[in-house]
Amino acid sequence: MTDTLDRPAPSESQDLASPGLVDTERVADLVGQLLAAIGEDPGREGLSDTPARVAAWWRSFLSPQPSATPTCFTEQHLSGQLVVIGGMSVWSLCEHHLLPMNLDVAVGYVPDGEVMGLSKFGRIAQQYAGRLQVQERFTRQVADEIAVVLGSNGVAVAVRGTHLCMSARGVRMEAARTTTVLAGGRFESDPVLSQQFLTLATDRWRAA
Ligand SMILES: Nc1nc2c(ncn2[C@@H]2O[C@H](COP(=O)(O)OP(=O)(O)OP(=O)(O)O)[C@@H](O)[C@H]2O)c(=O)[nH]1
Ligand SMILES: [Zn+2]
Repeated sequence: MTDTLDRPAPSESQDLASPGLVDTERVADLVGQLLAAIGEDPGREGLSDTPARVAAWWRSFLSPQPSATPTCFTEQHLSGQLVVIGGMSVWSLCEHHLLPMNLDVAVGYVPDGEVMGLSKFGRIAQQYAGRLQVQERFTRQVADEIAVVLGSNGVAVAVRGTHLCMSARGVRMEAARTTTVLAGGRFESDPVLSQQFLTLATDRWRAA
């Protein structure tokens, strides 16, 4: 799927799955209730600490990642060089089934006077993975954020998703993978650049 980046700056009001505060005590209590509702004894050995563990996991999963402030460096004379950062694997949670999805993210851009710190692409991906998601929204949010930081919509994002809701339950298609691609600016108008990005971004997916 290819989409274009003709969009305004990201708006948290459009972000339905923005992380909120986690009431860990309440979550633990509800997990205890869930265990009882599925016929388990929440007090038995092996389960007694489970509600607290699960609540701690929710808190950690939904906690904002440490400083996603993107560091950029001035770098002149790059001669239209394509930069592709791939293999950024993050875990998110499908908002329909509350099951994990693995999102393998690749980002491409052509620096114009400034380069962004490489790790910051991964931090932005982690930031948007740490919430209830759908893959298409995640793809757009990552692209939007990077475009805002770079001050340019010349950004391409490709995501390959493995959804447990599709492989471990439901249709049970273990090999199913979902690929989303969002390309803007130069990537939209230059088919050669776009193809170069896709070749590099999907390299490891073909090898897998
Ligand atoms: N577009 C999109 N769909 C998703 C994503 N994650 C899960 N889904 C889909 O969300 C849909 C929810 O469909 P429902 O019919 O309401 O739920 P369901 O009965 O559990 O559906 P099945 O998964 O087909 O058993 C399913 O088709 C999922 O595959 C995602 O990231 N993007
Ligand atoms: Zn799902």
